[in-house]
Amino acid sequence: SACSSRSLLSQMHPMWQEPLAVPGGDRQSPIDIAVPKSVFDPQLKPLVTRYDPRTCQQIWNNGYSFLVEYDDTTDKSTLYGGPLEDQFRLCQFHFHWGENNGWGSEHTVDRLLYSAELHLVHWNSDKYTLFEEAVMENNGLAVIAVFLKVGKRHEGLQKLVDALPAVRHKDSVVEFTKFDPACLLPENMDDYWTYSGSLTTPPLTEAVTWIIMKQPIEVSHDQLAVFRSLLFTSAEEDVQKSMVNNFRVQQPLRGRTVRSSFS
Ligand SMILES: NS(=O)(=O)c1ccc(C(=O)NCc2cccc(O)c2)cc1
Ligand SMILES: [Zn+2]
Repeated sequence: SACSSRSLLSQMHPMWQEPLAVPGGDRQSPIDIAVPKSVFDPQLKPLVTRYDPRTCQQIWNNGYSFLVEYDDTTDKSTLYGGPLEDQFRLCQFHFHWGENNGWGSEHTVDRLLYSAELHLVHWNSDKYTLFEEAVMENNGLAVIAVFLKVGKRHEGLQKLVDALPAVRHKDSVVEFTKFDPACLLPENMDDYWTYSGSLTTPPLTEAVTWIIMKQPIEVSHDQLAVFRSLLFTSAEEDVQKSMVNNFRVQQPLRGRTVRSSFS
């Protein structure tokens, strides 16, 4: 799908060696969501997600996370509403997690760390024709973030967990179809925070309207342990490195306001 350009990503240094500074970086992500400072905005609309499981294509280990990629050549899996003025097309989802259940999320809520964080990545298909274009534009992207906490087993996630051993190494790809990402959304889709930010991995472009769901989803310890069995390294490399702690450090708010859809 258009949203995963292999060449660009694989040529980058491991993102965890933070780039020194981002040109004019005053809207970088992730951030801490200081709930008492967030501003209720009654004009925020309900989020509308319409995902077609038939657009699910493959899982790819890109050496930073594993991406579940969707066919984004038509408007079959879309997001609109919430803070968004246009319609956005789902291109992929991926996760960030820690080496243990104590940390792993990129965003925090009043400094509370979750064990992992899901990102559903969409681009503005009303304004642009390709992900590559949208990612260079202010608010060309919309990412829904869902926190993961360890608790009961997530039945919908298991199909994905079972496919992960097939993409253990960087640059491996496996066909993966008929997966409905809606099963990973929390029951409560009314309560979210939203702010203007960036990609959390290089090139860190400031193109993202972030939509952070208040209610986490629960996954089991064992399901999360399978995420940690993935590797940053390709099959050829002689030193294998576990894919863990693939989150970015928190960034300054620089005067931005985080709005909430709930009071
Ligand atoms: N963690 S995140 O959701 O902020 C995120 C989402 C998408 C991407 C991404 O697609 N990176 C690849 C990329 C970036 C810019 C231009 C491209 O052609 C590809 C990176 C981070
Ligand atoms: Zn992400």
